[in-house]
Amino acid sequence: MSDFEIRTLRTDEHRAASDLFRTTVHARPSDDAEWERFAGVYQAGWAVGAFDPELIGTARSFDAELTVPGGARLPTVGVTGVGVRADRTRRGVLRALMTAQLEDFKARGAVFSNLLASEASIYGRFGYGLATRCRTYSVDRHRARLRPDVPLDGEVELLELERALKVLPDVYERIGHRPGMMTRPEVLWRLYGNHARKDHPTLKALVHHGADGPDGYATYHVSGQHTYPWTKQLELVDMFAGTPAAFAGLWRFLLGVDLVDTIVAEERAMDEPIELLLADHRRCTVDRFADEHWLRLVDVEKALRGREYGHADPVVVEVTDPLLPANSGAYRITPDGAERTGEPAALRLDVTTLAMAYLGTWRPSALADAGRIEVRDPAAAVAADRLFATRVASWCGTHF
Ligand SMILES: CC(=O)SCCNC(=O)CCNC(=O)[C@H](O)C(C)(C)COP(=O)(O)OP(=O)(O)OC[C@H]1O[C@@H](n2cnc3c(N)ncnc32)[C@H](O)[C@@H]1OP(=O)(O)O
Repeated sequence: MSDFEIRTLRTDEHRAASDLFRTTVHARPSDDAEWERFAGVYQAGWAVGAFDPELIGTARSFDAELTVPGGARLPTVGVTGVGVRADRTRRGVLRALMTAQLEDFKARGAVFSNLLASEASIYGRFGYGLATRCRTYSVDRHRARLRPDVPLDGEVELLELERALKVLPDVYERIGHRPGMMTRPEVLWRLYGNHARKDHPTLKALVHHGADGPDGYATYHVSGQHTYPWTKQLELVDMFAGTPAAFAGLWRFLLGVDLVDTIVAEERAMDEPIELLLADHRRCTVDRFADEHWLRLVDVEKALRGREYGHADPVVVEVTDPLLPANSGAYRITPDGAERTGEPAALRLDVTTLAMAYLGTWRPSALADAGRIEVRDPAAAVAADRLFATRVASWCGTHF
């Protein structure tokens, strides 16, 4: 029996929760001025705490929508600020917080929850699967040139930070969202503004204006030596382009920023076509690949019904979900959609593995090869690869 209780935090407990979380990630508690700015990133009624009777663990969350393959936007809950006091770890506090959260999310009608993990070994046991990946790359600004046939259309406007914070939410909402992207509620833009003001006060924003209005943006800051020899690095913080011309236009501008040697683009979509823009693709080097968002299917039936599928023979999959047992069962997936079924399953997998396949990031065959899917009919694994495949790589691009 647990010797702590889990409950939703009152607004006047948010600061203590924030301080506890910061301590668990080895940061100092916020001072009064920081808290005044940071208080607004807590959405009332969406943070939980564990008490024994002191606050010993916490997690916060907010509601948003996630774009799934096919373009539908379904309700998701972003989870962050998870921490357990160092002298109370490894006795089930996180498990209790996660369990309470998932039940709450389900009751609120969420189809998913998603998070960025501090450590890859934590969240799989709670049904979160690594659902999007990303790559960080660097471009040698002095030697990189755009190919002459790269699309040229529209104009780029340069904005300072405060103006950008007013303009970017609308631009972000306007551009087409690829699978894995999420809407950014006000709490996320507040967080974005807080980080920018604190860590990158010289942040600049570029908005690309195409024939139909704003269709992309980028934010960046430049760091490095302020005197000769000006070894400077431009760090791309955020960039979304709704059209190929917007993508090319933003990069044309970035490659023209003076006093910059290297442009570093962190945690970008795996298929972002930067190399294809360059006359010499070796001017772009990949620094690393990393995991991005972890996805939890809170309502498996709605999640499976909500996305589109590729062309292949129907496949019946059996899903197991010990934490939310109502999700367990067999689902028939066809090019026209998905539904529960009583038919025998050709593939068996847990809800974590389903999350890894759901956005198309991992092929079911590869998951089967790694022992994560039990295959009763080998043809079904090949069919599932086609059903779950996506036209573009899924990617979120939002930090919280
Ligand atoms: C979305 C985000 O906010 S990411 C930020 C996460 N927070 C941090 O990294 C801050 C530092 N770490 C912590 O605060 C804590 O160690 C936490 C939150 C990661 C874990 O809290 P705990 O209360 O110790 O976890 P709990 O005791 O419930 O463990 C549940 C299970 O996860 C495992 N586990 C917990 N933490 C870790 C870890 N860091 N690495 C690997 N396994 C872990 C436990 O061994 C246990 O395994 P079991 O299911 O096989 O029994």
